[in-house]
Amino acid sequence: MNTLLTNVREQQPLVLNIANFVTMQHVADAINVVGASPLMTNEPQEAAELVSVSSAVVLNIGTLSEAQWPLFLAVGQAANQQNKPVILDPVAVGMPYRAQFVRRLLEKVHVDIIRGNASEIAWFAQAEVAGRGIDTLDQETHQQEAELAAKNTGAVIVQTGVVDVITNGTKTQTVHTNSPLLTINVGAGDMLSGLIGAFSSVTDDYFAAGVAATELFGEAGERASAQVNQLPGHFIGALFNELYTMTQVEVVTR
Ligand SMILES: Nc1ncnc2c1ncn2[C@@H]1O[C@H](COP(=O)(O)OP(=O)(O)OP(=O)(O)O)[C@@H](O)[C@H]1O
Ligand SMILES: Cc1ncsc1CCO
Ligand SMILES: [Mg+2]
Repeated sequence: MNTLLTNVREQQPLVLNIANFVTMQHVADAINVVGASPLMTNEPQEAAELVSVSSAVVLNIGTLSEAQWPLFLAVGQAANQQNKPVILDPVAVGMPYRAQFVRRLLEKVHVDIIRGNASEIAWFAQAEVAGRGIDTLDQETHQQEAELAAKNTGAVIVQTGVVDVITNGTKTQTVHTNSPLLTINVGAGDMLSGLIGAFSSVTDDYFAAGVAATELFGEAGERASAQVNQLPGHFIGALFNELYTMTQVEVVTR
């Protein structure tokens, strides 16, 4: 069966990342074990040449600094010029400095997919969902905010939480997973954003890419949690094993 996951494994697309320095290694590993190929950059001068060999770019603002503004701009604009999908992970975008950074970025760069938790996604809908730092404090599903965020930005929104919501503003799909360890693990969201980069590399349908990556990651998280008796210590290793061995057929038929 030809699925987006088999396409990723066959094509091994290069996913270019501006990563945060907390979870960078986990993001690179997640992209690699699923069958794509990660590359991280921190140099604006090489943006165009790296984008040219990449199939998607992931912009993660987790540990941004003003010094990185030229980097975000160069990578984002090169991707737009070269018709490569741009995925934004707006870590803690509710904080004022990050908010104005992202506002500036969206004026200059078209973003195709935004992946964040409910608190982060609410910011794009001019709404408030309680959050603190990298975390949401509200476990409810906020589908309306996700749909409004999609309409406001023109991007596909992947809002993660107990229920993941994927929407382009008119079409919406939810993914239910039962893996609390995913949210306990710092960087699960960042890893998922990287995987969405891999999946959007092999299709022009960014809604489908968001759904497929989110389903795979949720199912891998559930299986990994069961293997480690719902304890966090060995979770990442189990998660990588699942991402490495699972097939999309297992995901869609579960
Ligand atoms: N309460 C929850 N129960 C189960 N799974 C969850 C819960 N919250 C989030 N998840 C899952 O965890 C993964 C990461 O989503 P989350 O919303 O925690 O991202 P995030 O806040 O950006 O995380 P991080 O900043 O640590 O990368 C997703 O696959 C999501 O489905
Ligand atoms: C903890 C933390 N601080 C900035 S980025 C990050 C990782 C989660 O995105
Ligand atoms: Mg996050």
